[in-house]
Amino acid sequence: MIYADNLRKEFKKIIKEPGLKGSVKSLFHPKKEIVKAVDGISFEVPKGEILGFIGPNGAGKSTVIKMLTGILMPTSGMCRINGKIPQEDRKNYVREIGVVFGQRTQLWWDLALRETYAVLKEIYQVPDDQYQKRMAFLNEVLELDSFITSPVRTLSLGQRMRADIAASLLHSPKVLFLDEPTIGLDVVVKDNIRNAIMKINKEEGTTVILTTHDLADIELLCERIVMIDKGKKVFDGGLSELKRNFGDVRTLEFELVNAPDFKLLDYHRRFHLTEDELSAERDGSLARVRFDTAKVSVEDVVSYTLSTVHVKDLNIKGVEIEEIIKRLYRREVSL
Ligand SMILES: Nc1ncnc2c1ncn2[C@@H]1O[C@H](COP(=O)(O)OP(=O)(O)OP(=O)(O)O)[C@@H](O)[C@H]1O
Repeated sequence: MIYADNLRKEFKKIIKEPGLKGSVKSLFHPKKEIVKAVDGISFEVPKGEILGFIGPNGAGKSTVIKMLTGILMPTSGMCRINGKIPQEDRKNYVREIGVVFGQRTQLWWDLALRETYAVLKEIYQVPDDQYQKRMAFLNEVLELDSFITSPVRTLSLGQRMRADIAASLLHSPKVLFLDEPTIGLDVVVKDNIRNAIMKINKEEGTTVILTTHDLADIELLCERIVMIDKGKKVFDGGLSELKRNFGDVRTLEFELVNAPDFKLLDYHRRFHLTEDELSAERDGSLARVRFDTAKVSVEDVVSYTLSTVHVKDLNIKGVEIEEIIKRLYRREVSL
């Protein structure tokens, strides 16, 4: 369905030398530097999948999305979506995709939402009967009813996001690109948006590429992620695979009867471990010990803890995706 092969995008950036003299010099003799925003990325997305496309700031995500949606021309490499090369036949291609950029709206600010949809119906030449059915479906999934007659500028951020998603789906695209669809929304609204995305994907088999910094979006919606960093792909696989790749990391959480007793625990010395293999921290009376079970067993960590300090409550957790990804972004670990 979506096929990206060795995509590259280079930008020329003018380097300005410091001071006024530098500004004048770069005006007449600009010094240019090549930025490799996307540096040979390949991946495929089968029909009906929700792919999480993630990476730290500046990794090259938006540039990839812009090439996939036909806004930017790759420097080299190619992409094909539904058998079409986006840059070759943009007019027809845009009928097959829906795009939502969370940070800006594609709706007309002063038009009531209903009128906006009527305009989009004409642009995409959606037949009347299909349009009625479509609006009924989008209304049900995204609950547009209460604000469909309001001008876009009066909508709350959550309403606007629902309205934007509906607008991008009006022409029943097979592929939906969502760039930060939950940014700035409160928890309840985030949940509504996630449920709607899930429903659209399930009921219509829409393929979704989701870019987000909110890792809960990923955990709740995506079976697979492609992670990029500095223009290169660093991970492509399922969430469970990501967990496996990390060995079996566990976290022992416990509540101390007497918080200062924490200093009595010296896991590193007791088990001859490095900071990478085990980390221990305390926040008030709550302590957290994260360790690799390939290096030390759960039983040993628990029994050493219980025999050294008084514990009120204890809980063992498996590794959380959010934690793995945060550590990957901070480059504390690599895959
Ligand atoms: N038009 C441009 N001209 C020059 N450099 C650019 C241009 N667009 C992007 N870049 C550079 O390319 C790199 C990748 O940018 P991109 O916006 O694709 O990253 P991103 O992963 O989407 O980041 P974020 O999560 O912050 O949105 C960055 O170093 C950025 O400065």
